[in-house]
Amino acid sequence: MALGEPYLLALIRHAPFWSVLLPLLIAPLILYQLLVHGKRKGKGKKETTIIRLPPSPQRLPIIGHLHLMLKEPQRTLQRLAHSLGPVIYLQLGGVPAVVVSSPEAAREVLKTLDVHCCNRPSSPGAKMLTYNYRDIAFSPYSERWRERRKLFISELVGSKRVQSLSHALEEQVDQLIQSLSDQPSMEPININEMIFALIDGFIGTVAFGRMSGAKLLKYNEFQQVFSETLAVLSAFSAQDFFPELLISRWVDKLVGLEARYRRIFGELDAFFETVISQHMSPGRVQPDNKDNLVDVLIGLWKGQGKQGLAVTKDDLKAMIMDAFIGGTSTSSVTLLWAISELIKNPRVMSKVQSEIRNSVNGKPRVQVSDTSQLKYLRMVIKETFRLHPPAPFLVPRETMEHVQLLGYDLPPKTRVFVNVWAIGRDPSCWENPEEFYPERFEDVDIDFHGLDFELLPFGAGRRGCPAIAMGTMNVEFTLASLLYSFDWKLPEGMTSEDVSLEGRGRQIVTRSTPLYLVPSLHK
Ligand code: HEM
Repeated sequence: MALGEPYLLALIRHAPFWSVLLPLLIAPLILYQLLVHGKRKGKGKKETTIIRLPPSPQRLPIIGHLHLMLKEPQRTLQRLAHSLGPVIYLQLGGVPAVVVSSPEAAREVLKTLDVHCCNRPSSPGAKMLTYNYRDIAFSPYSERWRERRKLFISELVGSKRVQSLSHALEEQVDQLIQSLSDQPSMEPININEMIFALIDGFIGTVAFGRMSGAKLLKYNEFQQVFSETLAVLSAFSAQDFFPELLISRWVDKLVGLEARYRRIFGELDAFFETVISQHMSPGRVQPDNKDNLVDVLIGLWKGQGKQGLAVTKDDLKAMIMDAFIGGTSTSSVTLLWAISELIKNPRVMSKVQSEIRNSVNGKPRVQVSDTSQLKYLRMVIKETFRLHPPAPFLVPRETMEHVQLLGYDLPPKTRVFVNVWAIGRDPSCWENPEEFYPERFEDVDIDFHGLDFELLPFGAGRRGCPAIAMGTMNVEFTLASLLYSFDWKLPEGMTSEDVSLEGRGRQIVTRSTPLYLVPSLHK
């Protein structure tokens, strides 16, 4: 956005979606503002309730602060927190929201007030793609969510289960190392694609038993559906931000968003149907890990499960979707950021490779069990999570009742964003916060399991990631293996300054450009 450019103009220039939409929206929205907000204000006066909202930046008519969420909102809101403080109030269209940007405020939201703000806001896109919130990540806080989350942990991602699945990951990484070793030397490789295929293969094996999403559909088709799913889940929907406005449904229809939801839902559903029917086929060859998620869920669906857990076919599909969307993008994005930082920091690259090579010395490959010895590697991963948490705002929460946060009032149904990206770069917690310096973890006992509010890549509290053990294993083991077996260089003519660390994406932030590197087998 050019300096001094009026926000509304910048908005139109940067977002063609709005430029088409704005004229259509303006008239009814003004009416909306006048009628709905006018009514609310009137009501407030009669009830004479005085509430103390957190400080708020200047808002625009009608859209309020929506423009702040357009490009790298984590950065914009970090800057605002410097002047307004760690709790900021935003009006996102018709939706009240707060953004918290300090460890203390995050602790309040995710620990002290956790039980009062662990709902997820409703969203028509998420509703359709999760079979009416039958998944875990987007489901409202409820008894059914609790049951499903328990099942997900016990059957798919709990620590015991993860240990028993380590062979599946070792197998995937072995295949990758083999295929990289067979490549003609000095050929640059698209690291984004390589890592995505690897993690997809692993999550696919865990969930389906030796079938990856990419193998079930044609690889490109699967990647397409997958990235489109993430894209629509992060898209700006009028219904998300103007839920009380009847016309917002029509706006989403008009701009083609509803049709996109339906098309992607159709493709995902067809994919899940294929998976389920392959698992139920009488002539199917049993995979090694017979108790993969789909087999377990099919058992529960067919009534052979544990008492009290009624699972429908739609529950089953929604949970597979969580495993794919939640598991694949986060783990692969973290690996990609870690490799990008290491290529930019040759000192750290050489130190971490020496650690791995000295520790694993002599073995043809790293094994999952080796990673517990790799202290510096773990610091590298912590440092990657600090600077590049895959979900810079976690998954948005919603207050279920009136709460008080650090002396401010938050009405019910206020959307709560935790800017963990800003917390990871807060100079009051971290020295030289912009520097990639894993040694900072040598003397401080800070971890990412949701107890230290300075470092929250997996969130915390009731809605915290249930798959920390699996996510950590994916990242630690894959990174250790790639660094043990290969040396990595930039393509001819590129220097480390050319490696961009710019991110893109609203819910999951990945590199804005693909990373190409040349591997050479380490003898
Ligand atoms: C590096 C890896 C990963 C990272 C950084 C990560 C991060 C996150 C974050 C930030 C949240 C939201 C937490 C909150 O709102 O407080 C989350 C939730 C979730 N994650 Fe992960 N995740 C990872 C791996 C995985 C994997 C491998 C799976 C499944 C196979 C998974 C499944 C889920 C689910 C189901 C939720 C929703 C929890 C709920 O709402 O109750 N994640 N994750």
